[in-house]
Amino acid sequence: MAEIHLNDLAHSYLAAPTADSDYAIRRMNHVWQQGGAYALLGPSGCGKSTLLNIISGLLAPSEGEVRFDDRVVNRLPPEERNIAQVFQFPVVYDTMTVFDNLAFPLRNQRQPEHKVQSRVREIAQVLELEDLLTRRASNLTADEKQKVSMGRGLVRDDVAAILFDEPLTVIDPHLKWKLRRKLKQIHEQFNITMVYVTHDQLEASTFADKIAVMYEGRIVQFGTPRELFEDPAHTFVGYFIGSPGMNLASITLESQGVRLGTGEDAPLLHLPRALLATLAERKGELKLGIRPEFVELEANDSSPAAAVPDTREHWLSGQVTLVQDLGTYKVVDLDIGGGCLFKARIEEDAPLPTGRVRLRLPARWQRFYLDEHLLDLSQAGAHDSGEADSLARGESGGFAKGEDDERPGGNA
Ligand SMILES: Nc1ncnc2c1ncn2[C@@H]1O[C@H](COP(=O)(O)OP(=O)(O)OP(=O)(O)O)[C@@H](O)[C@H]1O
Repeated sequence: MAEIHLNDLAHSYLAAPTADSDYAIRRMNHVWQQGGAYALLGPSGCGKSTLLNIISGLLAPSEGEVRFDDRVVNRLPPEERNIAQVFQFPVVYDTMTVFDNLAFPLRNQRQPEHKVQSRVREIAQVLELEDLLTRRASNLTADEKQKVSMGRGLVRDDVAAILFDEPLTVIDPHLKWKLRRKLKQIHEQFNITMVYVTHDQLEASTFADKIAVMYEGRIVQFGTPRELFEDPAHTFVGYFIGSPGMNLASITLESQGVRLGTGEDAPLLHLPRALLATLAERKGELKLGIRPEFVELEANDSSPAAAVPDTREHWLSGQVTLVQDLGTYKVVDLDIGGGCLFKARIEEDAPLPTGRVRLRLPARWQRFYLDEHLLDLSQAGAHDSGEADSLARGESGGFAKGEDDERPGGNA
């Protein structure tokens, strides 16, 4: 068992890296605590596999150190690290039986045969492989093979952590959630640190207590699914997490509020003075973000007045351009001017908005970003407590999708 520390870790596949973009892993510090169930979530090419391979020892980092508790392991080969890795494609010895596959790591350690027998049967029971123990691995289905791969990681009781690199890629969709549940159950039973790599937010949130979101070689946020949903620390997290992702708009400050987007029709969002004063102190590119779940729509208003910009705080006017019915909810596309296309997620049975509508961006759910990073405006009156009732809508608990929705993460 071990706590895994990544200290000033960086990795480039180039011999002489110069720019930030030459690095697959950009300088990072991170701790995976003993016994945690973690997901490493990010789009293709962000460095997830590179990071796992560095932890397991398949790859030596070009800079920084990997420590298991107090021990620097940079120079330790994989077999001496007590880390098991399960890959995208099952790795099984086809000519061996399932039993012998599971027994392989123990026999390698020259464990006594009675211990091998009892441990293999214990793991086979957990993974529901008992009836297959005498079968040759070559005769197994893809998901059975992947369970054998997982079992080989679990069978050793000296394993400090198991790293899963997109382990459900080859699994039939209807079996995916079953295996995910199984993994969760195994985690609870064995108290092993597990890091689960995926680009699918649903997979991440059903497996992990905490998710590390990776983007361009960095962990841009490490938090619970709820934290990632409610307070994305980086615009990428806002955009990548959620269905659909966060609405984001560049803003410029004016005396009464902020102008969203650019151009003559850029709408003005009225904001409190204290908040404007705080935003004015920040130098860099400012953005406003709000999740589609928190955008409130007012009943259609076809009177000419509806075309006039709204001067109430937190209200805007928008043109409905599309309504998509996604079964349990609808997504409304809104052109709010300034080149900004916002989305609102509404209940299945909510009235269908058409034409021009009023939309409210509750202060409680507005987020402001400086150079893509979340600003902490808790002292600046950004959130008015009177809007806490929005919380009661309940959809803020995370990724708000059904178990069987296998749609890849966000809108990336
Ligand atoms: N062996 C290699 N040699 C050179 N560049 C590599 C190598 N492996 C990965 N890279 C590059 O490093 C970056 C990170 O790749 P990595 O495979 O770690 O990302 P990933 O998030 O796991 O992606 P995916 O989800 O597609 O597997 C990418 O730009 C990739 O092209």
